[in-house]
Amino acid sequence: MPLTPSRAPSLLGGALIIAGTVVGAGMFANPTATAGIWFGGSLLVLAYTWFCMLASGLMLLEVGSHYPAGASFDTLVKDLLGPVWNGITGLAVAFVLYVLTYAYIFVGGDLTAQNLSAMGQTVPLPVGQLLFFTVLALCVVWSSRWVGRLTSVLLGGMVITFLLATGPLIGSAQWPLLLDSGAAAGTRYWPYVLTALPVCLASFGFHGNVASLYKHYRGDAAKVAKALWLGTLLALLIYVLWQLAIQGNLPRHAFAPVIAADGQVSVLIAEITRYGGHAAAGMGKMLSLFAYMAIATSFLGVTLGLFDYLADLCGWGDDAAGRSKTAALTFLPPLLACLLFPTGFVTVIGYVGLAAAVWTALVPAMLLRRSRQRFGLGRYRVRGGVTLMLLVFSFGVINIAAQLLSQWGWVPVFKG
Ligand SMILES: N[C@@H](Cc1ccccc1)C(=O)O
Repeated sequence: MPLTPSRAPSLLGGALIIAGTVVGAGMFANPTATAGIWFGGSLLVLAYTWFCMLASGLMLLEVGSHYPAGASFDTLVKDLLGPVWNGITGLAVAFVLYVLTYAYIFVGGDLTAQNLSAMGQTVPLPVGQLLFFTVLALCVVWSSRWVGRLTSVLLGGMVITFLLATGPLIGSAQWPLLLDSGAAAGTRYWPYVLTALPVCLASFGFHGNVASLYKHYRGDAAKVAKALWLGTLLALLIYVLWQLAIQGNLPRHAFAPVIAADGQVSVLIAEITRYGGHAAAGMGKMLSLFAYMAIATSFLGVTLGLFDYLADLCGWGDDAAGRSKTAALTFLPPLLACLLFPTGFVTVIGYVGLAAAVWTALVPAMLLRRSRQRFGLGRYRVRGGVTLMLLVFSFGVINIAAQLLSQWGWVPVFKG
């Protein structure tokens, strides 16, 4: 069984692993979460989030480059920040990755069951979930090279279905809607920025994969950095086009039913079909196909991160016995939870943003500070110094505060 690639993987392959993890179910929440601040505001929030999330990924890379390839959060945080932060980080990482895996199996399994049923065979939900799960889990256990391959195929499919689904909508997007020029005088947008932030943060998460990618590229940090830039930029482009397609056709006030349904994708598609007219015809099927592939690629990326994290945490080796144990701990808890306690994705994405802010923003900034104190500048280094560390750290604090304030009902919520 080939456990590691025999030759150095390509830059594009790594960029696609990152883009595949970033672009996932979180993307489907963005247009709804940014309805309050609307199009212009959403571009600023997306750009800010992209920049901070890329910077924190590069920070993790620099810190990791002082350690043996494959060392993930547990090793780095324990060594540089001590046991308390290691405990907090461990809980936050495990929480986000497990909850995401759970949500992906749920939604991906649902789509598998639906697609198979549409072909004439009635397939119950648990069977769909098991099918979706088994195929993808085997790829992760087998080797990260398979994840790269399958992700490339799925990403190709995503690009095609995304363009087919959103192309006509982007063509029919209207400036007056994007600029909300029909709004009543005195309409306010900025009060809603806080509710948008954590959702966008979740939609840009990929940080469990930095250590895997570093190992994948056999310690070539400069190449990993390029893959992070390329992968996250591709995701940013997709998100901007997505905002254009949705908010350019669906007026701001028409988001009311979507928001009332907690951003459920089917309701979003139904509303866009109502308003988008000709351009939206036939978009539903294409969009569900796109969603399916987006969720599959996120599943691969996220569980690969979780797999390596758990292997590092438990000190289990890369042999067949070690990989089987790691696989059981990675996949069985979310699969069982999914089969026993099914709920939706939208309910959990808010919690994902809150917990993710800890280890995708706060911890990378703190790690870099300690690592520079201890090791000085590495062979690979992030530019930006203390300013960048402060920017990323405050980004994390703002996101955590935003999510808590929204949950406590202390910030205004846009209802359409
Ligand atoms: N970006 C992923 C979610 C994610 C969050 C944090 C880390 C990894 C992945 C999505 O949209 O589905």
